[in-house]
Amino acid sequence: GAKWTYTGPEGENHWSEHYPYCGGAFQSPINIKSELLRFDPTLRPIEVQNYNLSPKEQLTLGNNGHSVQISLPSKMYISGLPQRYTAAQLHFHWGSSSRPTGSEHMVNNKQYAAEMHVVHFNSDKYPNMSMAVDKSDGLAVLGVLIEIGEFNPAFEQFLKFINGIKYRDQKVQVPGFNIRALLPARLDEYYRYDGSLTTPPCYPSVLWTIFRNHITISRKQFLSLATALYSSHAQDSVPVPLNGNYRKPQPADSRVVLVSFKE
Ligand SMILES: NS(=O)(=O)c1c(F)c(F)c(S(=O)(=O)CCO)c(N[C@H]2CCCc3ccccc32)c1F
Ligand SMILES: [Zn+2]
Repeated sequence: GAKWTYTGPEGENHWSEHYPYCGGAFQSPINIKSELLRFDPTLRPIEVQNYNLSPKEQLTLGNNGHSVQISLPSKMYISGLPQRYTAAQLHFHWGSSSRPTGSEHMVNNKQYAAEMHVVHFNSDKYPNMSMAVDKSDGLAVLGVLIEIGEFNPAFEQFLKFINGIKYRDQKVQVPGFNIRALLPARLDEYYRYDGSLTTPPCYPSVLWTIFRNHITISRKQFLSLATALYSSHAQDSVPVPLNGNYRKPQPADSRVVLVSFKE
């Protein structure tokens, strides 16, 4: 689609000029505030299947100009939701070296250093992402909040290749690894709400699951993510750093955020 950015004349306040849904309802991310929460005892633990990938398997690590993404094999899926959601890709949102706060979702006004999204589509109803992406029951995204702290060995499994994808549209193959190790220990404690893609075209098609517990990466790992990449092509005369790639929180309106835990 047309180019869009996070700041400037094509920044998020202008997205709705070309992508009308971005100015619509049910937008993401949101600031998950206590007054929006309602405990729901029917919310089952998230179960991920086939997330433990063999190193014999190759994954495509890419810089798409908006984020760093890993394409995921279709044998990976989420069970425990009313329908099966098959994995498509995972990507990240982060701040910058000077502002290490770049998560999209906030919890009671707290913004984390970064956020990971594992994007899945409803494969019981739709043949692929493209057919699912604009349907109200099309997508399920797992969100993981990321803090700076302990070194994260799982994160290193792809981070060590990041200098091979410094520029837009660069891709490298990386050995498979256990994607489950990128998630927090507890998959039974999470926030759940109906929202949207957080980038254009902003379709209100996402069942969001944001885990209660964050993961950590080291400061060095964060700086590597926040300073290694450019949103511009290698041949462009002016290199544009890729950081601060997070949308600000959107109005919750009358939405309730369900929680799977009591306190
Ligand atoms: N935060 S978010 O809403 O989860 C989210 C992003 F922030 C994000 F940058 C991406 S992107 O990296 O593809 C760059 C811009 O679309 C996606 N892609 C999704 C939706 C678009 C179509 C598509 C097709 C195949 C695989 C994934 C996706 C995205 F879903
Ligand atoms: Zn995302």
